[in-house]
Amino acid sequence: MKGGRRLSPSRAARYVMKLEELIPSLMVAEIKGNTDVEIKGMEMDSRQVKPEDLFIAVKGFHVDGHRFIPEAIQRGAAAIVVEENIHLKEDIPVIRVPDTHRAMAVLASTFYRHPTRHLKLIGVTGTNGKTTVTHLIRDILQDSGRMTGLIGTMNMKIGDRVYPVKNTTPESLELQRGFREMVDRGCSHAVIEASSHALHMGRTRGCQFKTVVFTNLTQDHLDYHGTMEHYRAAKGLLFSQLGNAYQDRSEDQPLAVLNIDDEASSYFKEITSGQVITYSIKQPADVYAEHIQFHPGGTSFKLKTFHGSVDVQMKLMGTFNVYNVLAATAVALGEGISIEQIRKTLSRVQGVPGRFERVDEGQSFTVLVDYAHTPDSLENVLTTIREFAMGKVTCVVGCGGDRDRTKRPQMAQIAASYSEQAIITSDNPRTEDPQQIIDDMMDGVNGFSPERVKSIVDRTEAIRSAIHSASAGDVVLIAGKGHETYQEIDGIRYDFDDREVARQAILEKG
Ligand SMILES: CC(=O)N[C@H]1[C@@H](OP(=O)(O)OP(=O)(O)OC[C@H]2O[C@@H](n3ccc(=O)[nH]c3=O)[C@H](O)[C@@H]2O)O[C@H](CO)[C@@H](O)[C@@H]1O[C@H](C)C(=O)N[C@@H](C)C(=O)N[C@H](CCC(=O)O)C(=O)O
Ligand SMILES: Nc1ncnc2c1ncn2[C@@H]1O[C@H](COP(=O)(O)OP(=O)(O)OP(=O)(O)O)[C@@H](O)[C@H]1O
Ligand SMILES: N[C@H](CCC[C@H](N)C(=O)O)C(=O)O
Ligand SMILES: [Mg+2]
Repeated sequence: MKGGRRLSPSRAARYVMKLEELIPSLMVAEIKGNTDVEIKGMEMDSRQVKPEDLFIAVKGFHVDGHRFIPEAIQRGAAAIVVEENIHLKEDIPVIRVPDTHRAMAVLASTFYRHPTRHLKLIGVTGTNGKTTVTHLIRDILQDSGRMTGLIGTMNMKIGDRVYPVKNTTPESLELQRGFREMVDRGCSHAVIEASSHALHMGRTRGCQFKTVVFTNLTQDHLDYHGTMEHYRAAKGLLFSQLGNAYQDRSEDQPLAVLNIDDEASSYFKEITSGQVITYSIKQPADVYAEHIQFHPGGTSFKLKTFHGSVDVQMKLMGTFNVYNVLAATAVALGEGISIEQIRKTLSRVQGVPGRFERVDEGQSFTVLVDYAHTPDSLENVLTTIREFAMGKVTCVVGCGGDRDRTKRPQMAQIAASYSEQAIITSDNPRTEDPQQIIDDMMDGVNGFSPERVKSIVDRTEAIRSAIHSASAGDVVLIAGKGHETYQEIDGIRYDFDDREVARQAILEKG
């Protein structure tokens, strides 16, 4: 979020619509009051309401948005959308619908004049790799002259504008505002990360996807989804809904890009009506990689596609990044981009901040900061490091509070198994006791010696300890926070950047 404009798209060019024009898109239970009023904006947060806005009362995980209707009215809301029966003393139109959260997505798309009908919208889902793949797609599209907006974990980027986001896939209001600004600024394409939470909560309803992509499915977010089947089903919504309302764009065939080395792909293939493009490194596919070789400065491989083959040399490291490249290549080919153009972009890309990012102060050992925060990503990154590490590997890692507890012992176990030294520490404890999270992680490493695994609650101290014990040729991996610039404790985000803390420790060491 650092460096981003503290703005959100939308407000510069205010859109106006009559409430009665919005109603036909909804499943309405009851209408009270005069709907012949102008709506100048929409908000789900009473604190953001401006005069003549429509306030949508959403029941959240913590509070019920219906509680804030008086505040919204006091701030000048012109109308309210609710799912509860309410009685107001003010003479304000009230629309009651069965589910305000879901209705909001449809309202947002209608209010912003269905922007995704005027964009080629690409959605990427999967446990790991979404941010990387969306960036690769955007880079290829931009290099080939297609102006492309981007929305995901890092931020929302529209041309040279960068807006901060709170969620990987923002709420529908923010999404549709973003898409509207993309259309108004001349974007032909938009690429977004579609998180399982967002798909499940309906944040992406109202989006007309042209291409959807699956990276992989491994364990995460079981706190929210409960089981892997439910988690897969949430991701499946991206595929089963593909092509809905796309009939009027017959020149654009909806595409589903699937990693067939992951068994979940056969399920997604079954539930999608889109044209499937497959990618793989283990078997022949529409897009696949052969002769993968790792070098200290990157990876090379032969990229084979239905549009010919090309030799790729790139700076990105690891087999997992070859998968990411294949996914992006399949999307780009679907957009008619030449294989040579794709190769050119791949040869220049540096990678996304906080993903396998080196902290280099000229020291004799390697320090890497990586956003691996799932068992699978941690294993992938450590396996990649093992390919080139000349000395010992130290892994500093923690697990987030208020998130999937079952991944904690697994991540500690992976850290200990693939490194000479694992230092278990804190990563956004949120409302949990940091020591309790560490204890949960330590349950996974009972069989390892204290020399092999130790815990240091304070993340700064953990990083310093790893760096101070590193010698020439060693590798220190600091995992879990990547690009994040905060440590969240009890609802407060304190400044914290693994890269800065590591840099400081390297300089201290001298
Ligand atoms: C569990 C979850 O998804 N929560 C999301 C939810 O928050 P919430 O349900 O707690 O909201 P709440 O505080 O109860 O408020 C309910 C309603 O009252 C309104 N309100 C509240 C206070 C007030 O004074 N006035 C007012 O009107 C709120 O604006 C809201 O409309 O709605 C918020 C507003 O959109 C989201 O930012 C928030 O995401 C939180 C931050 C979150 O951590 N979500 C995670 C689980 C998530 O969605 N992650 C995925 C990515 C995962 C991955 O990358 O793998 C994501 O897409 O980000
Ligand atoms: N294709 C992949 N398969 C497995 N692990 C990957 C893959 N791509 C990246 N990773 C690992 O996962 C980490 C996160 O990558 P990335 O940010 O691209 O994923 P994401 O799906 O966007 O994550 P999030 O769910 O937090 O948004 C990387 O730092 C790397 O360790
Ligand atoms: N999108 C992921 C990011 C996790 C990053 C990690 N640093 C943590 O806080 O657990 C989530 O919200 O679960
Ligand atoms: Mg992401």
